[in-house]
Amino acid sequence: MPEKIKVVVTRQLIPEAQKLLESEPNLEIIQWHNENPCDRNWLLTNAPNSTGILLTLSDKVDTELLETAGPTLKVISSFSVGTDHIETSAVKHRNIRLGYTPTILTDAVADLAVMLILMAQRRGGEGIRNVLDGRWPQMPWSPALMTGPQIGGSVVGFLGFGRIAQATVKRLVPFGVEKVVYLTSRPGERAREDYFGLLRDQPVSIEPAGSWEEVARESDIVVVACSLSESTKHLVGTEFLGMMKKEAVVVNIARGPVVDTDALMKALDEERIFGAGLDVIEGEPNITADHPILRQKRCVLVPHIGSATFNTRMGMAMESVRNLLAVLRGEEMVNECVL
Ligand SMILES: O=CC(=O)O
Repeated sequence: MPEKIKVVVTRQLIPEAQKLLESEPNLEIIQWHNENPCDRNWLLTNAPNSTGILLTLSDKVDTELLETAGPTLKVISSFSVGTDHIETSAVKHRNIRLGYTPTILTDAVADLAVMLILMAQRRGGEGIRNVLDGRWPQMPWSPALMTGPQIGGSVVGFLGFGRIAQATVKRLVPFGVEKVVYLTSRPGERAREDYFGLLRDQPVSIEPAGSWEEVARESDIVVVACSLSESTKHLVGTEFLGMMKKEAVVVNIARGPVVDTDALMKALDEERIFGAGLDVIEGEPNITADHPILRQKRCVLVPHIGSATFNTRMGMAMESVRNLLAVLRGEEMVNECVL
């Protein structure tokens, strides 16, 4: 590696990853030493003449940033699986390599998908709120109290059928799901071999859907697991929600704007669907306590914590640093995004 290569890092990293980064003697590390997102102006001020930038999904990578960084920029390493914060065409145009962390968080996010399905079906948010608000004494056990649908026997529809969706299927099959349908823009994306081992004991049909309408109409549980693009923005909107079954739930573990929040609130108000479980929402993180979604008792919202397990976040941090260093050293990245 030539002398003192400038890299910009937009977050304080966990100690192990920080140590790995600092172990490279030829780096001039310019870092935002804070757990919270870095200031855009700070990034723009520090980007010029950098060779690498390690950033998170809170940092927009657009033409402005790339032009400000200038022709020295060789690598962007994103601490994320999603790349919708990155203008990939502009990155490709400049021959900048892009690293990301698509595999390491699969299990953690799939776990959270199951949690949100259960919370939405079993009215977890509503139940906790009833207890916290002191309403339990007025609602003693009764046969129909807080009843809801269950996973066993249901049809699960996936919008997107990548690693996380498939890991979610793996978790749901033992609950006794009847059928899985999925919509994917990648024709090669289909249930992988290891599922067949699982399915030998418990046959479940896993088939591509012909259209989003089919996913909406057939599913008891809709799991949003696709990336955000022009074609998926508001895919779950008025029309989609209008076609869903009255006892169905929708869970979003992907990106907020795939679900139209206004349409979702209307569907919940009109009891057109049973409930929702959201890890992500349009406009996050600026969801304040007066946001109308929080008045929806059948909607559970958590603050984008899909990958938030100790091991996963540790792995993502290490991989982001490894991806960054790999390009600087002329080695292969752990995970390079094909642009
Ligand atoms: O949403 C999380 C990620 O993209 O890593």
